[in-house]
Amino acid sequence: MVEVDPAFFQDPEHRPKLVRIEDEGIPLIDLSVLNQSSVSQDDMARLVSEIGDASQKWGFFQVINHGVPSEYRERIELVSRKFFALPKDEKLKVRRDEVNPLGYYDTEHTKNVRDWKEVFDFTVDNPTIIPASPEPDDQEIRELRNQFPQNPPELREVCEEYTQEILKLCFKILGLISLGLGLPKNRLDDYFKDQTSFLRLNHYPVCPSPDLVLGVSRHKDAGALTILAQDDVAGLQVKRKTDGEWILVKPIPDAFIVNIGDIIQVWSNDKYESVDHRVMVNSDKERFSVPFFFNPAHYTWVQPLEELINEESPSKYKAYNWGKFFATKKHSNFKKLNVENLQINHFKMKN
Ligand SMILES: O=C(O)CCC(=O)C(=O)O
Ligand SMILES: [Fe+2]
Repeated sequence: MVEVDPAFFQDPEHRPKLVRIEDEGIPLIDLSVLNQSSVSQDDMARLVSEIGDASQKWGFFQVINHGVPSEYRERIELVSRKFFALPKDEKLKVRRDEVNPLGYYDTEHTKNVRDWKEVFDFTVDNPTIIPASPEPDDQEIRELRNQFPQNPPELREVCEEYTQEILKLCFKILGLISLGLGLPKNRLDDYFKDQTSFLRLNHYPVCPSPDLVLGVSRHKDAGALTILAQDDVAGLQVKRKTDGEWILVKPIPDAFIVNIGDIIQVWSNDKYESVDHRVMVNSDKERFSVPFFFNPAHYTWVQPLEELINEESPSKYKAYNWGKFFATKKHSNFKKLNVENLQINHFKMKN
């Protein structure tokens, strides 16, 4: 058997149990009313409350009849398989490095343990503007540029087309979330004008020690929303809020998994929660997934929305700069560090 590098080993308390718990609990939400030419107020109110309840109870839900044509998804899943099947040398031609955090990468660390996966990242806006450094006083900015591989030749176009479709879905869900918070549907849209959103292709190879390692260690997504396509191999687990148990998210053909990220948790002043999740790997099956991280402009100051703050419900967070937060995260997951990673609870008010 192949020896697994101990850099991948989880501490005993974080190792996955190989007995997997399935739960019907992660809500499945049908978005078909949004595809109709006119929606009744009742139907809209029902949908808004379903999304609101799921965002409160789970921080996760799946959506069907979401309006993203299935061809786009089939094409990206196929091109992702083709890319990761290439020889390592070929993939390394578009390798991420200390300077450019976009491209191919197989050494990501989450919570300072190496993930059993390889990824390919690119941003929606090309270039994407972010701060030049995580230092709070450094005002300099820089441009991130995508590096697409020559092979497979269709990868760029397939990825860009898919992303445009997913963006439409992001704005639909953002609108529903906004309505659920009692705000106008387009209240949050402007934050995404100069977005720092990016798409990731994930490949979790077969692993000889699925009991010791994780594809991605437990973490919360730092952005606003994540929209994930997973293949038919289960692996994503969500930490159930009621008891902290890890629950497997069942693959449903053509459904997208949506989760609330840290930014919506802060905007909603903790009404909605960004929940811990992680990815298990298998000894006999590889797995592919495609998350889209919907992130605002780098200059966004993230803080509870002023409409939601009053004397009874005071702000629970100090404002933080998204670009600096993002730059710090991008910097720290490149290598193993001996300090805790930056988290939103570092901006929590001490009452
Ligand atoms: O592959 C998955 O199912 C989830 C991946 C994930 O949570 C992430 O990349 O942030
Ligand atoms: Fe995640």
